[in-house]
Amino acid sequence: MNIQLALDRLEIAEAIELTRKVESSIDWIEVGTSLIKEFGVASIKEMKQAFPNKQIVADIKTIDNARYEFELCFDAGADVATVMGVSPIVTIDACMEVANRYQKKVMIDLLNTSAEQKRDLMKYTDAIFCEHVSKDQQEELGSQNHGTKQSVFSGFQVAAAGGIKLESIGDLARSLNPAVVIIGSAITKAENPAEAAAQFKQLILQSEGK
Ligand SMILES: O=C([C@H](O)CO)[C@H](O)[C@H](O)COP(=O)(O)O
Repeated sequence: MNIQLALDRLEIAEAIELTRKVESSIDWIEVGTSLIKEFGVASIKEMKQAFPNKQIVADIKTIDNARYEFELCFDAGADVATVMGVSPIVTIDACMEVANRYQKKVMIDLLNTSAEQKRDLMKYTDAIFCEHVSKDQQEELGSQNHGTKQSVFSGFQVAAAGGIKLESIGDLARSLNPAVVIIGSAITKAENPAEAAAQFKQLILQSEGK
């Protein structure tokens, strides 16, 4: 399992400073939707410049105007960009085309995606499918992603996101077994982010028998 550090609701300089503290324990860096909305693609550019050897995920959550948005992300240095699974198929086709042209990757966020649409998404065998419990579901409903529900994408590259805590890792490993585990607040809001990230890393290695 790769750890994707989700950076949200921070200034770019704060995001860089925080990432430096946890750099050795994390694998991928997510420039969160909130950073892209507040600071634009400059946030992607600055993170890639600061961490040229890390995979940078632009969590742009595209739902329309895919060619424009994905080209913006990849031109700014993103290695992966996200599109909502509920988008029209023509939008996701455009994301895949742009990603193939740039030799980058697409992450499809499955938030609120119907079972029928999920079946249609299965043609994107190169994509990463993200099982996501949203911030509003976390804050308003008290939900978290424990990976307990079975994903129809279990044979694909899967990511998991949404309120993931140290206690969630065991269940996640046993159920979804995601290739990428996306962790935001449990690291960024921890009293000691470096220690929190190291604990996640250790637990994940343990769950993989390493
Ligand atoms: O995608 C995210 C969310 O929609 C806010 O933009 C976060 O990256 C994801 O939820 C991970 O953050 P935490 O839930 O704080 O772990």
